[in-house]
Amino acid sequence: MSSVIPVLEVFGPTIQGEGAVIGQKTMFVRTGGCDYRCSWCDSAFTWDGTGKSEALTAEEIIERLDTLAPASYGHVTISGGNPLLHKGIGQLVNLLQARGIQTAVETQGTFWQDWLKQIDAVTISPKPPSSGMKTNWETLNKCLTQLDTRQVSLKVVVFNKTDYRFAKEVHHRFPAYEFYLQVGNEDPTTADQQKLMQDLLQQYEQLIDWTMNDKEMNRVRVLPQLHTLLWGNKRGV
Ligand SMILES: C[S@@+](CC[C@H](N)C(=O)[O-])C[C@H]1O[C@@H](n2cnc3c(N)ncnc32)[C@H](O)[C@@H]1O
Ligand SMILES: Nc1nc2[nH]cc(C(=O)O)c2c(=O)[nH]1
Ligand code: SF4
Ligand SMILES: [Mg+2]
Repeated sequence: MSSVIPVLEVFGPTIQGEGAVIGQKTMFVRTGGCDYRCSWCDSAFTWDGTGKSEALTAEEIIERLDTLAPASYGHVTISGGNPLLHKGIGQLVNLLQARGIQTAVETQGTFWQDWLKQIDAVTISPKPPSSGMKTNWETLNKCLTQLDTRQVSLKVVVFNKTDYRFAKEVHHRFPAYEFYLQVGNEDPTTADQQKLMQDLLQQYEQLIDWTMNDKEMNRVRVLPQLHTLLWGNKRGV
């Protein structure tokens, strides 16, 4: 008997809009609950009470995925909230892998679950000062060292110069991992998509400038949130 997982949304197929597998055709499973409260969280409905989660078994999640994309997906991204709060995701991962479906996870790396070892692409995203959260380096290190360096990438969202300095610290503490800088979306609720796109592109250029002129950041990638540029703050894309 499968245990249940609190699920906020199941959607796709869409493209992965962020990080190491940007552009990958994927389905998304977004779990409920987070141990952080980032000031600018674009998925606050997973933890602030405004979204309603459903308790689903791994089999029920697969049914949803199959209904959305009958025989037309080969990759599933599990995000949240923090998926590492849920032991039961292990069953979902087993079922997906038995069908030859690749998996990815988005997390801030504040907990550990054994199923994380089975994930093809783990994105760990420590939070910069603008989020109001504080990174426990020991916990982050514990999470990273249990994984294969080729399986993991680090991604830091940047809103300002202080965040950029934090991103550098993360990269320098963990130089063996692929490192991504991501543009922060300062207005994750606006419906003015034109203005949002303009602002995000401007911030992207700024982040590129900082990085290009920085001798200590030669092995990094700078990315926007591609889905936000395409679809703004729309949910389920
Ligand atoms: C909503 S979080 C869920 C997974 C996990 N809790 C985490 O933060 O890594 C997914 C990704 O979106 C990023 N994110 C959240 N709000 C954002 C914003 N306003 N602008 C840019 N990226 C954001 C997070 O940093 C994380 O990399
Ligand atoms: N297209 C798309 N790409 C994403 N990459 C990370 C996302 C997330 O919210 O975790 C996300 C998302 O919500 N949509
Ligand atoms: S850790 Fe992720 S889901 Fe949690 S509040 Fe921060 S951005 Fe949102
Ligand atoms: Mg998102």
